[in-house]
Amino acid sequence: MQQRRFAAVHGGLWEFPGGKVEPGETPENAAIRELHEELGVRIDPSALCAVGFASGLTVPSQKSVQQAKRPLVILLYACRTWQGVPRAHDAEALAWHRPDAIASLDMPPLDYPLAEALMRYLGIYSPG
Ligand SMILES: Nc1nc2c([nH]c(=O)n2[C@H]2C[C@H](O)[C@@H](COP(=O)(O)OP(=O)(O)OP(=O)(O)O)O2)c(=O)[nH]1
Repeated sequence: MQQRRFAAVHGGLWEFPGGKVEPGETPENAAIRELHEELGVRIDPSALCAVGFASGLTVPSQKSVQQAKRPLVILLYACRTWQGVPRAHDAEALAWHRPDAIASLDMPPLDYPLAEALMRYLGIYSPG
């Protein structure tokens, strides 16, 4: 998990690493690019497995409170192999957690259903 920059929207909260899909990109290519930019790791597209998604509305930043909430869909992929050692290039910190401990972190709202989707994907029972 990575801790968002304190100055960013949802600053200090923990999230699954990733980011926005750019024009012309597939979601998988976006994930590979973002994990290279944010963590410095190289991932082969065949290593990505779709886990699930979460959807909701964006939370406007402090600077633009009058900005309308926008629909947001976040896709979660699992990846068991990569090259390189993950480093926090774009975050306050990185931390490894057991899957069943992720839901106890302070996270932006949509990362909670993503954590549940990860538990289902891994076949781990999650009460509630
Ligand atoms: N992970 C996560 N992000 C959320 C949630 N709700 C919400 O509005 N967001 C926003 C925060 C970010 O603007 C965006 C996530 O994309 P990102 O990680 O590339 O965004 P960022 O702020 O780090 O970088 P950027 O906008 O400057 O490109 O989605 C949520 O529940 N979980």
